Amino acid sequence: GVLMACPMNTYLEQELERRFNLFKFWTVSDKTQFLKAQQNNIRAVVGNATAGADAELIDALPKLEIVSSFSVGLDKVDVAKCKEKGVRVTNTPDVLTDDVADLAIGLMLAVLRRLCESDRYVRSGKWKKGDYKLTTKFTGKTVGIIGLGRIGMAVAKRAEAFSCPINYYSRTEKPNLKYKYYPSVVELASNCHILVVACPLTEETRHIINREVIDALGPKGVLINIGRGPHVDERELLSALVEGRLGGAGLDVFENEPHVPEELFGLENVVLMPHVGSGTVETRKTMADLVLGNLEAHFLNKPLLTPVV
Ligand SMILES: O=C(O)C(=O)[C@@H](O)[C@H](O)[C@H](O)CO
Repeated sequence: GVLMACPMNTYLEQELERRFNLFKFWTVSDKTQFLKAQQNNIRAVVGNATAGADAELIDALPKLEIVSSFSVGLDKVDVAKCKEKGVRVTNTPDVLTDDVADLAIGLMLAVLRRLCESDRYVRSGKWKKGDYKLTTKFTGKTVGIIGLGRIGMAVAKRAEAFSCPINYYSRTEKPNLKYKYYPSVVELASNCHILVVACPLTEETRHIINREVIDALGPKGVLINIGRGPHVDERELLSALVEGRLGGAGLDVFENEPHVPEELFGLENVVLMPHVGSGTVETRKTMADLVLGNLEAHFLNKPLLTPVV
């Protein structure tokens, strides 16, 4: 049997139902009783960025063989526990890189050129009463990227097309890279106009965007988060935006999704997205096929398509 942790994609759900004995965890009222009853039947878990397989679930499933995540980010999967118990783990890298990087650029343009606000201005009919205020040029602005992995590199490549100098921070300096490396996030923030969070969420990167980093970015600076909500200390972000200590923010992820601090709703220099970085029809289908392909390969004892463990 396959346990699906939460609703995530209709096509994936239908295909899992067609191919496997599917259990939909969100439909189960007494989860403890369910896990006890089905502990010998569930060999796979399908999760995503919202719900995955934590240590408690893994321990409750003695027959678990594989966790196949409908996501590139694995912060909802206890990967170390899986390793320990010989449980395989797969994710969906590469197929969503373009979409997430596209959205990052879209958020930069939307914040600096006030796209959403201008659209609202025209729809409100106010244009008839007078021209709209000037906005901020994007081309040529210095972009600082935290995490120069697949998505970070894709953002850099796109921003270069806008003549943006690229600076970055990552755990180690990347050899023979033309981008300027900064050994700390604070130094990176004080040397860029736009700071992009594009690294995995770990204990090390939780609240990597704190008050010190936000103040280093400054009243003209813009924060773009296409990583995970807990990368940013949301309270600090909010007070900085309200007090004008930060110039703007483009956010696709939040600390307690789908709950977003209402104070953000009144801020015109903020653009808010409902965690849609990979949210295109094309990419979600490809992600689903990767999840299915990994499960099929596993149960046929063939090499996994995108193994992490
Ligand atoms: O891949 C990730 O890490 C994501 O955050 C997204 O692609 C989600 O998985 C997506 O929201 C699917 O539910």
